[in-house]
Amino acid sequence: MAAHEKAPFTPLRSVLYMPGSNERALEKAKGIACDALILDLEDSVAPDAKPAAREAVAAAAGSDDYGRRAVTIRVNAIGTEWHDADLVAASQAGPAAIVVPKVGSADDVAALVSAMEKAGAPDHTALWAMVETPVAILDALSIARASERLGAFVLGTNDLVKELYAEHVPGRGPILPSLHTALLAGRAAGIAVIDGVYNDVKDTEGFLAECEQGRQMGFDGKTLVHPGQVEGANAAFAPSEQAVEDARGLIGAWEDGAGAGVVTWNGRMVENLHVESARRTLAIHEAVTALGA
Ligand SMILES: CC(C)(COP(=O)(O)OP(=O)(O)OC[C@H]1O[C@@H](n2cnc3c(N)ncnc32)[C@H](O)[C@@H]1OP(=O)(O)O)[C@@H](O)C(=O)NCCC(=O)NCCSC(=O)C[C@H](O)C(=O)O
Ligand SMILES: [Mg+2]
Repeated sequence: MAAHEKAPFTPLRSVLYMPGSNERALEKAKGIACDALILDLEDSVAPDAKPAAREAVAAAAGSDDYGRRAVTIRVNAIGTEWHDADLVAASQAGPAAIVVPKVGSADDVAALVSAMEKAGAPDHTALWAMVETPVAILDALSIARASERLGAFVLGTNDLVKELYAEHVPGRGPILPSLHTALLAGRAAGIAVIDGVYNDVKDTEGFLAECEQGRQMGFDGKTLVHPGQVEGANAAFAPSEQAVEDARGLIGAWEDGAGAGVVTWNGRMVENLHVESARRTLAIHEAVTALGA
């Protein structure tokens, strides 16, 4: 199966951005226990530094230096002066995914996939679309369904807050409808959906609260801006020991019921759909355990 096909339980708990122009960060990332890296060519790289950063991230993505981490490249947005060269370099490097900011329509996805294929992107290179504008939220379902090569939605909550004239507040009330819409579309299309970043790298309490909220909402993981956020995201987006124990107990009770349509476990009603959720929990637990992180 090509990697851009929907692999159900590939852990994407912690997805760390780093500026493609920051050599120190590119080196340091080889030892960071995140599930994926986004080597950035967009907002975190100054215009003068973009050509050199493009070469550096292509070399990094084409190397074997990052072990089990999924290495992705974020190119500059469609219509910018850097986009075409970024997309060609990223396609030829063959990362796990090419992350494209400010995708606005299904036509954008089709054009991106066509350009990736023309530039020689291998089958294992997925497209990850950033959902971070009002039009992307409003067209989320058609974007999510636009191509088999689309592997994930990545929420861009900084741009979303900016475009909505909203504010960053604890609990994220102003953008919850947008987050839910992106999640609904992503789940309908069977792709991964990764939450936005938490900007205050010193506020551990606020960060962990946002991870907890993201997991409860259904996100697969969270994008991060600092290595200090990796451990918290890995813990928050993996099933807890209690969740694993509960899943095993529930499945055991179901199997003991030997074909009954409904059983009880710990005083709770259990039907087939609860068993499916419990099996998903165990599959994620096994995938995370296999990573050893
Ligand atoms: C936010 C930062 C600028 C802070 O950097 P700094 O002050 O250097 O942090 P520290 O001194 O605490 O760093 C400690 C060491 O860790 C390394 N480091 C820091 N950040 C990273 C990183 N992201 N990846 C790898 N390594 C990192 C430092 O080099 C230090 O190493 P050492 O010298 O050995 O001690 C910085 O964290 C940063 O640049 N973060 C990423 C910024 C970024 O990529 N932004 C773009 C995406 S965010 C976004 O906008 C998403 C979306 O589009 C939206 O709209 O929301
Ligand atoms: Mg953005």
